[in-house]
Amino acid sequence: MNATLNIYSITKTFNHHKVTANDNISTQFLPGEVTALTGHNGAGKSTLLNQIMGTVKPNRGSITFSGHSLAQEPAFARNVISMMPQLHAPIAGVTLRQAISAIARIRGAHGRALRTEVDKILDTLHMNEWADMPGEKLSGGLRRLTSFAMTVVRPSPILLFDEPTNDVDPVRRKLLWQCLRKLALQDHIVIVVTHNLLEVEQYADRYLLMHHGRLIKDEQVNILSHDRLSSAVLTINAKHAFKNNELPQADRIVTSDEFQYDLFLKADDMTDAVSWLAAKVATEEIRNYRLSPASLNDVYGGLTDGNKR
Ligand SMILES: Nc1ncnc2c1ncn2[C@@H]1O[C@H](COP(=O)(O)OP(=O)(O)OP(=O)(O)O)[C@@H](O)[C@H]1O
Repeated sequence: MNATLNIYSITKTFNHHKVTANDNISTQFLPGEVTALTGHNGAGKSTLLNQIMGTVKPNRGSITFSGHSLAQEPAFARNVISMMPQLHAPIAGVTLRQAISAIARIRGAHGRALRTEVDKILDTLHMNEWADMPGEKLSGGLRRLTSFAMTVVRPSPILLFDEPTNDVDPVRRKLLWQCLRKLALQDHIVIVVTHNLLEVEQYADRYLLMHHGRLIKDEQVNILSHDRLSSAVLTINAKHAFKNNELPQADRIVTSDEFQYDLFLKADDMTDAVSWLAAKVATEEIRNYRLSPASLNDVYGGLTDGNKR
């Protein structure tokens, strides 16, 4: 059983304290758990990963694993953590197989074991057909997958991924998340930065939501799913304007365009809203509509909107 990764009250500022990238964050990451780290651009997610990795030092607070401080013991941090950065790994001039093999070798694999491990990860991600193609000829998605494979070959106890599914096709996205689940089942700590909430709901155990450097949610994913599925957004394109009191009861109504309304519905509002909609469709007062489950922003309405602090 691996140890827990403990984050205690870390703060990181940049530009002479003008930017607070992480603001007094405390949490724990457990082995066996896939944790998604979410939040808008600039919320502080990468800074948190970089601090766990030990490449960015906190101004205050501590990050410990197995009794060691990751900020103060960078050599220890390098041994126990692998990170897939947001940018592609530099693999020009080497093939995909060579890039993954080089990392496996650094992590102690050699001979037949090395080949077996590299073949296994190529199989897992269905990447065999590109294995011997030079890095500079790979598509963006394949480069991202190569970077992913380099992170998980001979996996460290702590695995950090910064937006691993960007540019990746739907089939391989699924393979990638399945791979993360397998690593969690083998007791690794798995932390994934992502903007894809549907994937979070489908594949992660827990999610953290960051906003302006602060951790504003730290919950099991089933709570998020419940909250999300019990709210909905009804978007209407009408043929004429409606006053608010002519629209059905909603938690919030946003008029985004001429004759377009977004109604943020709670579970109790839905039946009336759907009946109202059916009546207005019948009288042809509505051109088009969409009813969809709420997004993270909708569920926690306003928490992560705009630049509010
Ligand atoms: N090295 C740095 N020097 C100055 N400011 C920085 C530095 N790194 C990050 N920041 C700032 O800290 C804040 C948090 O950035 P960070 O990259 O952690 O956000 P993020 O949530 O990962 O964003 P994204 O989703 O866009 O990748 C931003 O305001 C960013 O401009």
